[in-house]
Amino acid sequence: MVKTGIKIFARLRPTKKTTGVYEVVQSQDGLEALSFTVPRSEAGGAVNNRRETFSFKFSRVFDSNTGQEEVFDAVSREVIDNCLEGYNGTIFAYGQTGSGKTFTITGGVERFGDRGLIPRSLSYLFQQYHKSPGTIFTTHISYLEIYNECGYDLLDPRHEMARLEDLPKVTLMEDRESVLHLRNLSLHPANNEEEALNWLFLGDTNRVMAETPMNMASTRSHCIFTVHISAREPSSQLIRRAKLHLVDLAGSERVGRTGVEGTLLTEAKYINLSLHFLEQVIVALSDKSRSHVPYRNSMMTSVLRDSLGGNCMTSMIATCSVEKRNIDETISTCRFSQRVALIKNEVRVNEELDPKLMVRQLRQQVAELREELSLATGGEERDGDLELAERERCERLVQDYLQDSSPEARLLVGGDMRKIQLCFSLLKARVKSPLLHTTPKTATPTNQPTVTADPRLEEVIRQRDEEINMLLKTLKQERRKIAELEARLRTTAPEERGGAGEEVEERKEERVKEERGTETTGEQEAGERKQAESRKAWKSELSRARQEAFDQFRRDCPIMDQVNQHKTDLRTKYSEAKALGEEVQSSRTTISEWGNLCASTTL
Ligand SMILES: Nc1ncnc2c1ncn2[C@@H]1O[C@H](COP(=O)(O)OP(=O)(O)OP(=O)(O)O)[C@@H](O)[C@H]1O
Repeated sequence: MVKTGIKIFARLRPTKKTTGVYEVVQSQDGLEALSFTVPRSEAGGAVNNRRETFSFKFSRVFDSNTGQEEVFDAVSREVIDNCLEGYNGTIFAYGQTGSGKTFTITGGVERFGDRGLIPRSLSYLFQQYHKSPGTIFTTHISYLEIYNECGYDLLDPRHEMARLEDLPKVTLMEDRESVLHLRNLSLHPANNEEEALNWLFLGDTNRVMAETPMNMASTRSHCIFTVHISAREPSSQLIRRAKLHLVDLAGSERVGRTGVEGTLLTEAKYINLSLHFLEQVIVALSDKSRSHVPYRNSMMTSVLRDSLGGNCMTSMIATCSVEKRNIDETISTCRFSQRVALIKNEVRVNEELDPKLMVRQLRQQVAELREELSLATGGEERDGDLELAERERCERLVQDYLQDSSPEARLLVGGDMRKIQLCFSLLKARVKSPLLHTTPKTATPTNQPTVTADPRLEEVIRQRDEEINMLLKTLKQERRKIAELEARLRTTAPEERGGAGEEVEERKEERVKEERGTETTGEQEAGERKQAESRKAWKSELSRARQEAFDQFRRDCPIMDQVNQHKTDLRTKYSEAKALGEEVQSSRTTISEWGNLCASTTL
């Protein structure tokens, strides 16, 4: 950051009228002094302490015969050169109405040579661009008018059709970093000098002008023509930006003296008020002990905040009328410029990384790295989601790894970050939820699988646990009852036990006999009866709870239908076997009868 003062210049307007006494002297410090001699007024009385000579120092004083080109060379060239280096620049003209501000900034319309600082600056700017063909320059133009403390966009195409009051007003907005933004102020690209001049011409035709007693075509507003410049070297990510403000302030005028009224009076009041605020800002800036600078008092000082005490190389041209009747006003203008000269601006290059270029370069870098990676992995695709098979393989690998208790166990999934991430996720899921030993295989196919405990599953598990506990309790009770029964059986008389044992044996024998079909029907019936009785006895031995458990088991048993079917089949088969047995028996009887008959016949 460099501290630099505001350069001040004075320009004397040519006149044919009687001039006051003034002279321009070259001073030793390289500056030029403009001195006015004002004779003491007789009206001041016998004792009159008023000074007679007023001297003001300027970087340069342009005499009334100084041409536009010379002024441009002395004032603008340096500022524009700095803009091309990335420093903001401002040139503003200040002076009373009709003193030549508009002539200096915009120029006269009669001759080409009368072109002012703006067209000459645009011309110079594009010439400089051509001198650096390697650098990429962009230029945008905006043109702001501040009329009666309201901002208007002079490049708004609706200017021709609508009344000024109906046009959208340019408003000030400050962001969090206290950077000022102008809403409703359009920015137009200019690819060459001609386009830029067209914007200037359009803006100038839209300016508010009026005839005043002091100037036949007085500009009634403050106008700020801004050239936004950006420059970038092709191989660099850095972009240099600069704003060049060329400011034509409305003329200060003494209302009483000029005798204006109506609209002109209102305009004059606004102009004087805003110039007064400008003066306040200048005074505050030139007073080192002042911490607050009242920029916000007017729109003009807000917009020119950077140009006055901020990040800007600023030059001021004090336009002076040396006509005798205007000397007082001119002295006041010169006084103002002396205070301006005390201001120190802190300038720095506006350089930043071009965000668009950065994005483009980063994208290119990513593409290159992808290609490199693809080469390194033999073309293996590592974008997008993992295939289900790949996910399942990772799950298996994690499973094997966890089950392998050897210290040499390794989890090797290759260099694919997606697989590595998935394995980490699976391991994390295991650590977080040891109950859920399996990860959902139908999880959403993303690189970051979410393995979370399903609350429904947990609820089912909890219910099952409760059921198991209840069943265990019931089982224990039943076991206890069976043990009691057995104990009771052991204590019963041995003959009783023997009877029972004989019965069982008998049942077994009967069943064998039945199967063999060798018993008679009466015996079978007796056997069945016995069986039924013994089953009854056996059943009665079972406790009711045991019976219930058994019934429950039968009900819940998934193969109960099959068992019942088998039972039915068995019964059918048993009946068939029985019928066959009877048939065999009758055949035997017949055979034995036939045998007997044969024997008796033979005998
Ligand atoms: N240096 C100059 N050489 C020739 N003519 C000039 C010069 N300065 C001013 N004039 C002429 O003086 C007249 C008033 O000048 P200009 O309009 O520039 O004054 P101004 O300060 O802008 O006034 P206002 O504040 O009212 O807009 C114009 O006709 C202009 O051509």
